[in-house]
Amino acid sequence: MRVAVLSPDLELTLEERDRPTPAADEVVVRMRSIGICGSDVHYYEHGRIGDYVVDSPLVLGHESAGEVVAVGEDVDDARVGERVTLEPGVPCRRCEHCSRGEYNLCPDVTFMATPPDDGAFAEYVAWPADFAYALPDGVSLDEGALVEPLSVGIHVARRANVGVGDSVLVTGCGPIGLLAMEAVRAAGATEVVISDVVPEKLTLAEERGADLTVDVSEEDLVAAVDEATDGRGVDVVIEASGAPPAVQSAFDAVRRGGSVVLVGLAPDGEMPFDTNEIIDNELDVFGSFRYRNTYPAAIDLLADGAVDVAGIVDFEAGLDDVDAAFRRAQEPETVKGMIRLDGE
Ligand SMILES: NC(=O)C1=CN([C@@H]2O[C@H](COP(=O)(O)OP(=O)(O)OC[C@H]3O[C@@H](n4cnc5c(N)ncnc54)[C@H](O)[C@@H]3O)[C@@H](O)[C@H]2O)C=CC1
Ligand SMILES: CC(=O)[C@H](N)C(=O)O
Repeated sequence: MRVAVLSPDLELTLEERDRPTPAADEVVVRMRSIGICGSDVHYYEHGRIGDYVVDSPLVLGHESAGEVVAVGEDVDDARVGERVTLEPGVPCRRCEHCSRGEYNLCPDVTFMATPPDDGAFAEYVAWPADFAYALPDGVSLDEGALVEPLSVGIHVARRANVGVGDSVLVTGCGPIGLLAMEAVRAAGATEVVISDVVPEKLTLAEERGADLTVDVSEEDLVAAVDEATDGRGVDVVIEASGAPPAVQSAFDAVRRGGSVVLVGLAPDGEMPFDTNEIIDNELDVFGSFRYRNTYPAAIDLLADGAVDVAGIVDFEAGLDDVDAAFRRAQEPETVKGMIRLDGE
């Protein structure tokens, strides 16, 4: 089978590898749709994210969906032919965090496309059957792949306890910001402000229902939020850009007693902000790391038509064109590229 492999010298090429066979508790999935995530692009460009270094060949991709073509001996044969999305982080199932149900914090997680764990840009992937979720008929394989970033958004909305009638500011119109917007709408938020520095992305956010968009390269975000909320501030801010200036504005734009969720990762891990502001205004500040127990909810929301994920995809490419697709994904206007293995 063909697999797209990133080498330590950052060449992304197709290789022939043996097709996987399933372990007893696994399914083998013929991949159909695989999204290109910002973290894939980061590895492609820099060969590392923090302490995770591409020091041996790595298969990228962790937003994936396809069809089950084989099952291990402990898995029901009836699953062959099922359309599935793969949850990319499989925890150890034994540690304190796994026992508490907060399995996204498991220190021994195997996470696709995070060195040294291979990901999904391959024709076939073997994966634990309970981390392969069936997709209902009305949910496409592209949507199935995008359950992953939607899950990040759902976890953010849950962390901040977003509720009916809340006003929310999202900083950053990348896939995470846009899908966090979907998740908070589904949770009942009635007013969503979103910011970015790329006009095309703000236009997309407006088309997708943002009540107010703010180009922070031209406008003062806090002043815009003040004006929109009569000086009160928003109930919740979701920082989804990873840009240090956006973090301070998150604390300035939230109302007294409101919540700030940090999901964007700072390039160097440093985010300066005024801690007195958190104390004086009694803010709740949450970190949000990946997700847990979100796949069933995300699939239900998609099946109900309650969220739109497919609309963030701006181009598709075949596996043969994966390198060109990654180069296109680097352009600032690109939100999401999708690798499709249909008919190949
Ligand atoms: N905590 C977690 O579990 C996860 C965190 N992330 C992180 O979340 C962030 C967002 O991810 P993606 O949407 O994939 O990234 P992205 O790079 O596609 O989107 C970030 C957006 O922020 C915009 N931006 C830049 N400066 C800004 C500013 N000052 N104010 C507002 N927007 C600004 C960019 O133009 C871009 O549209 C990244 O830092 C990523 O590493 C991503 C996935 C999971
Ligand atoms: C940080 C990322 O972008 C990635 N999705 C991950 O969860 O590691």
